[in-house]
Amino acid sequence: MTLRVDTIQAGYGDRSIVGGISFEIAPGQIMALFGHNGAGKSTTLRALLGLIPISEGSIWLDGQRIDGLSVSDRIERGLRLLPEGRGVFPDLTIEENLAVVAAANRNAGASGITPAEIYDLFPILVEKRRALAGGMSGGQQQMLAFGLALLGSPRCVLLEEPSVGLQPDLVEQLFAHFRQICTERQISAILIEHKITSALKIVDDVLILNNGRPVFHESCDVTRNTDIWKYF
Ligand SMILES: Nc1ncnc2c1ncn2[C@@H]1O[C@H](COP(=O)(O)OP(=O)(O)OP(=O)(O)O)[C@@H](O)[C@H]1O
Repeated sequence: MTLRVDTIQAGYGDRSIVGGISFEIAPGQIMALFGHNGAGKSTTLRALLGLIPISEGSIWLDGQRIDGLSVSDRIERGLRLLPEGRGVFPDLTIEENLAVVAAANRNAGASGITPAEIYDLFPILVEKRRALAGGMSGGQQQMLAFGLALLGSPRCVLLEEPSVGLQPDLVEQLFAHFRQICTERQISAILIEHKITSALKIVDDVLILNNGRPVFHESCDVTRNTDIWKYF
């Protein structure tokens, strides 16, 4: 398994927000993390990345326990976050954005997906490579954000509402690109996404949280025949 999460509990200060969360994600598989506002989805991702500590349970990446590691060590081992909003450096050009993150990955000893491959994946970024990222359209910035999250050797990418501000057809196109690269490179992912129908086209499993607790965890095949809306 790429990522194994065993009955974790996490929160802020003394306040526990999520608990009893367990799942496994195999190489190349994508899991959707759904739930109503405040259900604890972002809190779960923060705990996986180490931005907040877990108070119970354990987190394993590629068979190694990582919940005692710093955020930077988890990133070095291949956890990546594509945060809500645009995860780009707005005052740098596209080229500079890719170069800065690629250099940081090289320092961490990573090899793997290069800026040239990101340009192959999103050709519009080549044409605009000398433009400031902050001046590009929302869709183009999101393509760059996907590219930055994929540079180097990601093992598991955590995506927080990547469709925000994008046209529906662009969302499906970006998701299809992402699905393809995950399969080809055996990269795993967790997708928090309010566009449920678009998300269901690319995920393998679905985990739904309610008040910080898992209430549904099934493969996508089962999910398609289940009334998942009752969980929201
Ligand atoms: N930094 C924080 N400090 C204290 N409480 C927080 C913090 N961030 C979130 N919370 C609380 O944790 C709970 C879960 O929030 P979280 O953002 O994880 O939910 P979510 O499912 O991602 O919701 P949304 O879909 O609205 O983003 C909420 O009650 C929220 O108020």
